[in-house]
Amino acid sequence: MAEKRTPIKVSDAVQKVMAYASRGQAEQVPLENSYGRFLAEDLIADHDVPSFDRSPYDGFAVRAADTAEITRANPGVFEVIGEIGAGSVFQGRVGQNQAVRIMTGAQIPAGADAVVMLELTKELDAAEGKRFELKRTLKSGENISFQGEDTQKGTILAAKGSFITPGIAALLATFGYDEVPCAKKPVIGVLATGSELLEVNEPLQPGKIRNSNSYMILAQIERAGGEAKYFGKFSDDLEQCVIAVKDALNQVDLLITTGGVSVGDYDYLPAIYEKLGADVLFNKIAMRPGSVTTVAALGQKLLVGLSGNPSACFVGFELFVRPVIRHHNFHRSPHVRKEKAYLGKDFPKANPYTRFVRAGLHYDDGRLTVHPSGFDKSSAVSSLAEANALIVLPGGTRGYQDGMMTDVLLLDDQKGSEWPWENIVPSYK
Ligand SMILES: Nc1nc2c(c(=O)[nH]1)N[C@H]1C(S)=C(S)[C@@H](COP(=O)(O)OP(=O)(O)OC[C@H]3O[C@@H](n4cnc5c(N)ncnc54)[C@H](O)[C@@H]3O)O[C@H]1N2
Ligand code: MOO
Ligand SMILES: [Mg+2]
Repeated sequence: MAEKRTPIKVSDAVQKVMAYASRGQAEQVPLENSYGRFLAEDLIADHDVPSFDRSPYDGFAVRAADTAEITRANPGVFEVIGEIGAGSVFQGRVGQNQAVRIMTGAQIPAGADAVVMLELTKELDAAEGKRFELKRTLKSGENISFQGEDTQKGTILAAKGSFITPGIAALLATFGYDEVPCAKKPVIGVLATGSELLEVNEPLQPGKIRNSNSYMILAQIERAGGEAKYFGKFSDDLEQCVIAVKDALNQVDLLITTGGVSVGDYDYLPAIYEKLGADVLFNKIAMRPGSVTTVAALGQKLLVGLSGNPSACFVGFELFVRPVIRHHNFHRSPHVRKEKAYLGKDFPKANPYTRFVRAGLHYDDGRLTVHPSGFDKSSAVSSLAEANALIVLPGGTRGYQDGMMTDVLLLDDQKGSEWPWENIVPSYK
């Protein structure tokens, strides 16, 4: 008789896995390659930005006091004593009724405390030197970008573990990081099992299918921030699989297998764990799909046995592998981000297990709404194309209706959740 397995709660399963998660190391990455990596140190401003008072306009730098008596009828006249563009510094000092012609981004010259835009001045006859007329007053500090107004020295601008966005790349450049301390990506191996699997370039044959899970997982690893290493597909042959898993395990930080974790005659993963002497942390979870997801540990290394069923495989990765990768990359909230959204469709069928429905998250006239993204079986592959979220429907005796608010896990997200598994509430209106 087939082994009877006892399901554990999703939160307990995640906790067991995270007990083995470790932090990685830092490596220097050229700034131009750092997008999408994770910071291995806090990014701290080591100088003010801007680091000097500067002009936000093309205009003239003057002393505001010299404009105090100006009226429309009684314009002021200023003598232009120099000209500077961004990058140049005026060496003299602006005196009474004097001005320096200044371009956007140039440092405010000594003596000046205001800038007037070119358009508000009228150049006078050049015969008696460079002069212009001004018909309005200026306040001290008017049109000056002050030192430190953007950010002040000592400010933490991005925390260790932050995903490097284009904005963070700009800050890294601002503070002189031509090389960026990034988390070294964990190497995550992928190995598929199943005698039914064809290579992607093979024509279909009776009873066979193409191996889609491997390529899905390789992409999920990249999205989560890991370095994917593919070991190929193996037929359901116990001895060969044991050798392949052992060999792969030596080359990676964590090994994912797909297929062969259930109770079938050719589901060899349980036997493989036994032969390797690995500790099985769990082999049944109260969730759907992915109930057969099995995780074992050999020493400190994790072997994650994802289901062969594509949707189950997909969900298992996001719940159990993503946080290990992100934790390794110093992320402070490594789990899938949990938010709330409105259900866009009835889900009348009750299920005793928590369901993770592959879904598309959309703005429906300003309302964040989730729609199941298609065929909702563990074996489904088509519904994964549009799935940028998972609707969390807690197990119970009733179904769910269109318009209810539900918990939803966001997949195309870098912010994450510290621990999304508290307060998963049955949906409510
Ligand atoms: N008697 C029972 N049968 C099953 C149970 C159970 O509890 N008792 N659980 C079911 C559930 S739930 C799932 S999920 C599947 C899990 O199956 P395995 O993880 O053992 O995976 P396989 O048997 O190898 O394959 C299942 C299914 O997936 C297809 N597959 C496998 N690998 C790939 C791949 N790389 N790319 C695409 N598709 C793949 C495979 O052809 C099968 O159709 O077990 C249920 N059975
Ligand atoms: O492990 Mo299965 O995915 O619950 O259908
Ligand atoms: Mg099976």
